[in-house]
Amino acid sequence: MSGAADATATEPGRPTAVTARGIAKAFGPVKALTGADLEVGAGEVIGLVGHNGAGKSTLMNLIAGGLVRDAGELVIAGHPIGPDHSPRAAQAIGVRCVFQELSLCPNLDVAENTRVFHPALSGWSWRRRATRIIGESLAAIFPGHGIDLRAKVGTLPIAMRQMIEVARGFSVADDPLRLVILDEPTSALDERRAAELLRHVRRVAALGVSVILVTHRLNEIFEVADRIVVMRDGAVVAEQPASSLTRADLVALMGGAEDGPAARTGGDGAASGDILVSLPAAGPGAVAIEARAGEIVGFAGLDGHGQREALRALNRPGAGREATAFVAGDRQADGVFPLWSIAQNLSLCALAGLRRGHLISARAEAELAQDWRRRIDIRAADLDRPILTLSGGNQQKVLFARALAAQAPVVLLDDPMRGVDVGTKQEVYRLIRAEAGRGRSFVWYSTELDELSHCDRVYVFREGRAVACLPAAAVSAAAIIEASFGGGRHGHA
Ligand SMILES: Nc1ncnc2c1ncn2[C@@H]1O[C@H](COP(=O)(O)OP(=O)(O)OP(=O)(O)O)[C@@H](O)[C@H]1O
Repeated sequence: MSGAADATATEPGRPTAVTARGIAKAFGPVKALTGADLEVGAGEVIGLVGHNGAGKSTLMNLIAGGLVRDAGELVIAGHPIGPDHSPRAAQAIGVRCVFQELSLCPNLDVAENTRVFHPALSGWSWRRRATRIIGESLAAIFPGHGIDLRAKVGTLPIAMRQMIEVARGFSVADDPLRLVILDEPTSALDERRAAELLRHVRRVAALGVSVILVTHRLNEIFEVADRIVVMRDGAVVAEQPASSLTRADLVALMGGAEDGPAARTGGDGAASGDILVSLPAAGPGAVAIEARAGEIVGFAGLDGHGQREALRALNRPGAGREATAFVAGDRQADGVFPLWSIAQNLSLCALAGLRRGHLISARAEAELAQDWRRRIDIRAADLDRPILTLSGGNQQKVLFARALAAQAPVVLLDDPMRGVDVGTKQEVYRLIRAEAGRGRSFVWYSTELDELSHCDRVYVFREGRAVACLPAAAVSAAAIIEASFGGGRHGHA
């Protein structure tokens, strides 16, 4: 796939970026890693895949110094790694990590977040240097990013925060840059920004920097990886050159199977239920939004063009006729109650149905949680443990279950598949179709074009408003891109 990377990866005498042998790690009763092996050459791009809870983030955390292994050998860039490994030590030998759960400090601005990351940025001119370093990195990866570097990070939308996190990971002050670990780096980015990042990965690989890309977006793996490594239940179960695998091979290696093209529930004017959702046109050139009982409608377009605001305008939590349930894509900010257990997080919106007299029945709550654990395969040792003990994708499944377990007739989905593995996605698509078949309406914002094929109708957003309504048969990448850019009149490229 990339001659430059292949050449550097095998260069004699040059240490591998990572050699890991027999790595084991347990969290109490949960064996997250049971003897994982991994080798990453210099300048090599590895695509790391596996089901939710397979152990990918744990292995990456061990390399990045966030965790200490229980057993096994680890060598990074020629340095044997002992029990005193730490994030700072990892950074000093050239390891950077961009995690799925964003790590920026929300009450600091972009330059201050850069300084926290690079201790070398000290002294009277640190702010100027930090602004330059992060500004250059952002511009190199995401041209025309539009991010105000003086903004407090917490005030920025999730896509911009993800872009800053990525740019910070690739930025260089004094420490070397040898290995960048990207854990679901595009999950909040639209297709254009995701493609820019993948191009950057190939550019740095050609310069000898190694990259491990962890993602459930398999097309990205095929686009960028030299070699694909598959994890299952805490171990590496396969590794092959990307060019020797098909998508179906990969899904099978991960232990799953994908459906063919989505069987649509409607899209032929079939839905004749009541209108459950409506939003008037937001000005000239805009279209009104509506969804009937039984319909799945999609929101599309470049990220940050008003889709989330429209979802918020439709959100009416409560128990009334028009009540809505909401699945947040930004689970840290909007979704997960970190101090609560998995079962409590899941049952939150279904409490009315769990009441026995004046009290919530703990048994009914536990049964509800067990039922959903089975239905969407939430991988947890014990549902009474804190939600943060789950892997990222499994936390997202809990948010899904929370919304579907609620009785609300309208379910709003804000790019909800972040970090969910391919097998579970199929299960969730089936559940959405089944629930729509029972008369619920879904309004689904997605940054993944493939997902929009599950919708009866797709509204494309541009500059804060829905500007086009595509019936199911007209939904295609080309039609969405055309509407997103106003027929090519807007030069966003
Ligand atoms: N801090 C923790 N405490 C307890 N269990 C944990 C902790 N971190 C991870 N685990 C468990 O370790 C296992 C592996 O999790 P890990 O996050 O490595 O999976 P993953 O492959 O990255 O999954 P995903 O694709 O969902 O991100 C899971 O069963 C998870 O619940």
